[in-house]
Amino acid sequence: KTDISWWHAMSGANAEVVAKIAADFNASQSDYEVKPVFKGTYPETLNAGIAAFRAGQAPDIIQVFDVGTGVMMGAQGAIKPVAEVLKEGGYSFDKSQYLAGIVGYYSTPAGEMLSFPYNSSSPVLYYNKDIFQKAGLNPDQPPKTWAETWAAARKIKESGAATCGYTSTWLTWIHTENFAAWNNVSWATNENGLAGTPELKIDSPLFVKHFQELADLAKEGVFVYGGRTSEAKQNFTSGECGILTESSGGLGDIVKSGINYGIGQLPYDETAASAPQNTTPGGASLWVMAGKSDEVYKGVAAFFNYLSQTPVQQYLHEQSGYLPVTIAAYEATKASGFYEKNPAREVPILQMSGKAPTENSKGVRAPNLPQLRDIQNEEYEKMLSGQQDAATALKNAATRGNAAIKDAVGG
Ligand SMILES: O=P(O)(O)OC[C@H](O)CO
Repeated sequence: KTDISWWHAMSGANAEVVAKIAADFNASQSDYEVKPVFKGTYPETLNAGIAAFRAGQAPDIIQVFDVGTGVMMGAQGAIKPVAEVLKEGGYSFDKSQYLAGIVGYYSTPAGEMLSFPYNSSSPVLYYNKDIFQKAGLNPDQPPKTWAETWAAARKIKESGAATCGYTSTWLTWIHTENFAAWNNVSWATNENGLAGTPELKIDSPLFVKHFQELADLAKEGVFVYGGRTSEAKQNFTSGECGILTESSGGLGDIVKSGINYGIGQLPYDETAASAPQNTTPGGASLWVMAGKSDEVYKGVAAFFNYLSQTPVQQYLHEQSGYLPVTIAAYEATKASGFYEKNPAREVPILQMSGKAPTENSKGVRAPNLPQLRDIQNEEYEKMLSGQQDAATALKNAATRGNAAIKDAVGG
């Protein structure tokens, strides 16, 4: 048997999905053995992959989060395009079979798919129905706008229904990148970097308003900060916070926690003229590293072909909350009556693909996006701890980010 190593960043319920998919693939044939290895959070996994590549010890497959896409695209010679791997493996690869917004994000401008969209997500609002009930809020009506969310969060805290009204994972992905897309405001010039080198616009008035609202809520103790990636999920599953904004892919752990939860769409800012627009795909994709044997590539092709099968996609979608990446799997999920029984589970797909994207909502791209997020996180954390206001935090994040982009492109 040929071993295929797969480095990933999935923990909790999503790690169980990885283990099951790999085990099922391994049992379905006798030539290849996919071996998943957990490498930490998304940023940690990407850093581990870069270090391993430099040492000549890269894995065969590595899971890289959405914002690492620009880094991987720039790593010429380090990766082998997925479209090529599939074709050489003898699989007829047809891009039109995948959801357009997702496949577009992981393709070159010329349309070649570079990585396999294993887990695509969209941020949603989860709320604790028992806490809503206790606070005198309607447990069947999640807040739709940020203003409604803040009001509900304050009521939760003031009524004593919970010690924390609201928390959120990923202030970068949800409150910055998706905030821009969903409210149809610019994150950066050049179509958010997809059409050329971006200049960040995240210090414009709508961002300042939104982040000042978050800073005020933090000061009141209504908003509790969990951390830079998915940490805040625990503040919600533990019952500490009544409302959480988090990836649709956070669903597995929320289900496992046993809390009485509901799902609403990502809130939008009611003052933004054309909101809600559309969200952009988050999550991660699988990259194939260069310089491996033909046998390994054949195995990777067989594995990715397996991953695109409708029953596998349906399992992944229903179990984890990540989106089905093929049109066939989405149609099969609809036809099975799954969304009729669980209407909220279609929310992430509808909000991602409900409207044709504008130049503000196709996604974001920069050669050093993980670094830009680190800079944003530093400034946001200083703001949340009361050391600076939102206008200063965003001005600093934009200025420092733009300098880092210049460095990265060698300007
Ligand atoms: O939690 P995930 O896997 O949906 O990922 C969220 C963000 O897109 C990561 O950058």
